[in-house]
Amino acid sequence: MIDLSKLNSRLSTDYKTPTTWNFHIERCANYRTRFVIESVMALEKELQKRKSNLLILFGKPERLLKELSEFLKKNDCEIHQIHTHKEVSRTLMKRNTRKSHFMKKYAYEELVVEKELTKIWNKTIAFHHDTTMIHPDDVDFTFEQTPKVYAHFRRRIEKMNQPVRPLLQIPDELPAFPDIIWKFPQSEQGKDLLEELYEAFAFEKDERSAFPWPGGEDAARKRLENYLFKTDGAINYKQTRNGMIGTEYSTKFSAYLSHGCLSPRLIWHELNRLQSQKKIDKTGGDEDGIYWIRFELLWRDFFRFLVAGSGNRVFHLHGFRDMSNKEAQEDLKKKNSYSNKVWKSNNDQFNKWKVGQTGMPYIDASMRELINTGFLNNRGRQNVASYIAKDLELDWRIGAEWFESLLKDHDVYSNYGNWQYGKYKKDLFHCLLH
Ligand SMILES: Cc1cc2nc3c(=O)[nH]c(=O)nc-3n(C[C@H](O)[C@H](O)[C@H](O)COP(=O)(O)OP(=O)(O)OC[C@H]3O[C@@H](n4cnc5c(N)ncnc54)[C@H](O)[C@@H]3O)c2cc1C
Repeated sequence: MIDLSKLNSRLSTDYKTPTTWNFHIERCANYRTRFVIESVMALEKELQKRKSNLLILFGKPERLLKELSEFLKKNDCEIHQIHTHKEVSRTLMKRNTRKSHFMKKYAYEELVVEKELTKIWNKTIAFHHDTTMIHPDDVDFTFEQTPKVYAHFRRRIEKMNQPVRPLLQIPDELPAFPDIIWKFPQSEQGKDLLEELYEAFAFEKDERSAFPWPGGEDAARKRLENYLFKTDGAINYKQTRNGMIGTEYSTKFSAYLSHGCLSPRLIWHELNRLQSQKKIDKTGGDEDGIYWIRFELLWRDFFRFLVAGSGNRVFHLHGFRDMSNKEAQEDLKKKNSYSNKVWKSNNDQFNKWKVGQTGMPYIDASMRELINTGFLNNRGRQNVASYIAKDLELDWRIGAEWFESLLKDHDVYSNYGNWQYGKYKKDLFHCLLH
């Protein structure tokens, strides 16, 4: 969700800065915006290399797609097939009509776009589950049956013979764009506006950033190659992953994964290649960095499956827990239960936390890293989240929304999931964590 109101052109007046749902924080600050734009620009180059192209349009997708479809039809241009990503939380939203107000509030954009796409291109459109390492059709449980405890989920996956599908071949050449597409009224200005927006979000780079690379598939593949094959990064991952300073203590795949520049399935298969190249036996022990990278990547899948099975509860104050069930109702009556917790609201404390002025040196250093670079290591994220939710007792969602705004690698599932997942027990909602 990029902020188009920052465009200098006439278009900008049509848009307001998108903000987060509960606390109205700018939804996508400069670091992620630039990273996404870099990724789009890189995608255009990739497609052109394969003799195809990328049409860049600005505006509301549901309106533009309709107009584009009508334009193509008028010009006798037939669309044979449309392939697009499947948003995982949609199943539950659609079925659960009683919770329609949440549907409207929390996953509105995705839902509208998917609905509109289906309406326009009913027979030609195919939705794909393309963001997880494990394909949801390959497991023996539904989204709703996803184990609520990570270890249980992981064991189910580890029992599978071939948990990850083979990679699809990328064609060297793709069908060329029909010329008529450039006559669509807004096609011409798309690239210029993208560049204008890129400049509007310029920022001064901090040389100390743990994530200094640009967005895009090319940069993502370089990072993958470097970390796995040109250094011993992957081999030593378990020993280094909780490091806090520098580029090499962990993979730094997250932002590339979040924005579709890198496929988790490709990582899986490249890890296999590394394993056989180095003749490493799988031990699962501390020295087996390859196992632990997969272990962490599975957390990412876990949150996607969990959210898909519990719908928009990921955004609720009480989290994944279904507050309509009897047990949860009983818990609500208990004095010290998390369900009953009164979360505080204190702007002054939040404002100090977010800019790194709490007076706690470790928390402040982490928050300053986040605000100055758009990245923070995993240990730092756990600690600042724990501090605001457990020590300051502020509504955890204000912290999650601040992360949503700043993180280059923001991903709804991993962000909101991590904020509320700890020792997830059926009788206890633990906001962050261990
Ligand atoms: C409060 C909080 C919020 C977070 N928000 C996000 C977020 O918005 N986007 C995001 O990608 N990660 C998030 N994480 C998870 C984790 O901190 C980052 O994925 C990690 O720090 C990114 O660095 P890396 O790629 O070097 O990770 P590595 O340690 O190298 O891990 C490899 C990959 O595994 C996945 N992974 C690792 N740890 C986790 C985890 N705990 N949960 C889910 N996936 C994981 C990521 O895709 C990561 O790229 C959050 C963690 C916490 C505690």
